[in-house]
Amino acid sequence: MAEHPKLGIRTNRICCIGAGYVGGPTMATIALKCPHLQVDIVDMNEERISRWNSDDLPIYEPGLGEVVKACRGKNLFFSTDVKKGVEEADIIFASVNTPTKTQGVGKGRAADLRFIESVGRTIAQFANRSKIVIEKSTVPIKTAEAIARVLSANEAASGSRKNFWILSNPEFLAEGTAMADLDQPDRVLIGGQDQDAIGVLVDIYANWVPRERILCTNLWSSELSKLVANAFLAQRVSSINSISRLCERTGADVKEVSRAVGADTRIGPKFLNASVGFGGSCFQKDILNLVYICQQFGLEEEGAYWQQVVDMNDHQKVTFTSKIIQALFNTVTKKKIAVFGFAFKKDTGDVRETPALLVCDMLMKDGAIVHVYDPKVAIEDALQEFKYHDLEVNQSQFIFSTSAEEACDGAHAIVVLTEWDEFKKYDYQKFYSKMMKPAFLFDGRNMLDHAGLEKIGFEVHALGKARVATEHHHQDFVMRAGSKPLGTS
Ligand SMILES: NC(=O)c1ccc[n+]([C@@H]2O[C@H](COP(=O)([O-])OP(=O)(O)OC[C@H]3O[C@@H](n4cnc5c(N)ncnc54)[C@H](O)[C@@H]3O)[C@@H](O)[C@H]2O)c1
Ligand SMILES: O=c1ccn([C@@H]2O[C@H](COP(=O)(O)OP(=O)(O)O[C@H]3O[C@H](CO)[C@@H](O)[C@H](O)[C@H]3O)[C@@H](O)[C@H]2O)c(=O)[nH]1
Repeated sequence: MAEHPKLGIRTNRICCIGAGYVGGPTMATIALKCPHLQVDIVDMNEERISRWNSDDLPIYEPGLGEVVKACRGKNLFFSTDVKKGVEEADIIFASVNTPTKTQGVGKGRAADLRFIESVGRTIAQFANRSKIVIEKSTVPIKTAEAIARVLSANEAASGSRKNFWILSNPEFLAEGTAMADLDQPDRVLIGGQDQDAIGVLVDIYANWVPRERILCTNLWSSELSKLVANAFLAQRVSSINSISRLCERTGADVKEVSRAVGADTRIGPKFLNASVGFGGSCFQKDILNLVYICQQFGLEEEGAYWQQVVDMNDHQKVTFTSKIIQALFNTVTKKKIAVFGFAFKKDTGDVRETPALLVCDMLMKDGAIVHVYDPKVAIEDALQEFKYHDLEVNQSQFIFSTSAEEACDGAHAIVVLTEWDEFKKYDYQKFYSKMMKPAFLFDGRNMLDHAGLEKIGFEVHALGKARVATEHHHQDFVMRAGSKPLGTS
């Protein structure tokens, strides 16, 4: 292929460093939409790469398997050979993890940039020609400057005269809908300083994304917009969750409030579902990162504003679990609790920062025996997540069931933590008959037919809705005892 007339690089080979939840689906989509390009995905994790090269892909994402199958071995390759990947491609994406720092300055808030820095150093070490380097990872504002410095300092030291154009191209896909999000993105965001380098990336996306949806900005706007988008989304969840608590006290129904509020076109109906709390690898870490950046610039109040979004989320998880313990007569010791769902949302096997972690931990600390059923999560991954958070698990209290029915057998309560569609289709009458009585159901996703469940006999605790049904039961009881219920004359 001819070289780019101005940049002098070849634009038909792409390498992506990092074969994770973003690198895998994103590059598979580019390979599918751009058959004229060769896409190499490299990762230092051998097990991950060998699974990408098998039928048992390392991540579950609807539609991903088909795309990988269609492209793998043709113009999509997975390898651990990072050196070769960097040498052969002139367009390099960095899609490595950027978790929250767990030690040192900024511990618990700042982004740990060691992987992104290592990508910079790897490129500096192996690059044989000029290259475009693209930040796909979510990074703090000004990270491009750090990468540029690592690259230019190494260039200067080696006496060579290669060019590196740094672009920011944050990813907005959500897990569970990644392939659809990549196929039809609301927007693609590209930040950079060099218009020709920006143009190379624009041309790649323009193979399937309408040009008016490809937004080009300066580097810093692009880096910051990613953090801000996640902060705004998470803020909506925390906002509606805070309102759900008020609904429970007042007789309003949070679902009705969401509908009424979201009908305002300025607000919009999406992302207003009250829940046990948001999870996932991104929201919390990106907001904490935003807070840290604000603080670094002396913007204490601004940082405190965004910190509230995370604090509210933690509060929601704790109050939800406290409600369970309270309802179960203030003790769950030795009680079997059926937990439906452990993933942080439906259609993914990802458990990073899942709210299920805190809920199960609190229940187990109170003595409960938790029986989890999740269609896609393996117990090893769940245990790994506990370990990552320094939470000890007594394995006799944390059991994975092979079906929801098995989890319910002899249980005192069902706790719904993930909104998997199959949870709506179960025969709850059958589950009820196998459970201890009273049989409780706590719907942490407000997704089930609560009236129907009450009819079966469950004591249902929905989010953001007072327990009217209990009052009815109570009134029935009072009436049978010969007194008049409240509100009648
Ligand atoms: N998960 C999401 O839904 C999502 C969405 C948008 C953006 N992001 C952002 O994208 C980035 C990647 O997220 P992810 O969920 O794909 O992470 P991930 O942990 O699933 O994948 C990252 C991969 O990078 C590899 N890696 C790290 N350093 C490397 C190096 N020097 N050389 C080779 N391989 C290396 C790791 O082995 C790992 O497999 C993060 O910054 C994240 O915030 C994630
Ligand atoms: O109304 C809602 C919407 C979401 N959630 C929860 O919020 C979390 C995050 O959900 P979602 O945003 O759908 O999934 P992610 O894969 O975490 O995607 C977010 O984080 C990604 C990583 O940065 C971004 O790319 C995406 O745009 C952004 O939506 C999950 O626990 C959801 O259950 C709610 O509780 N209520």
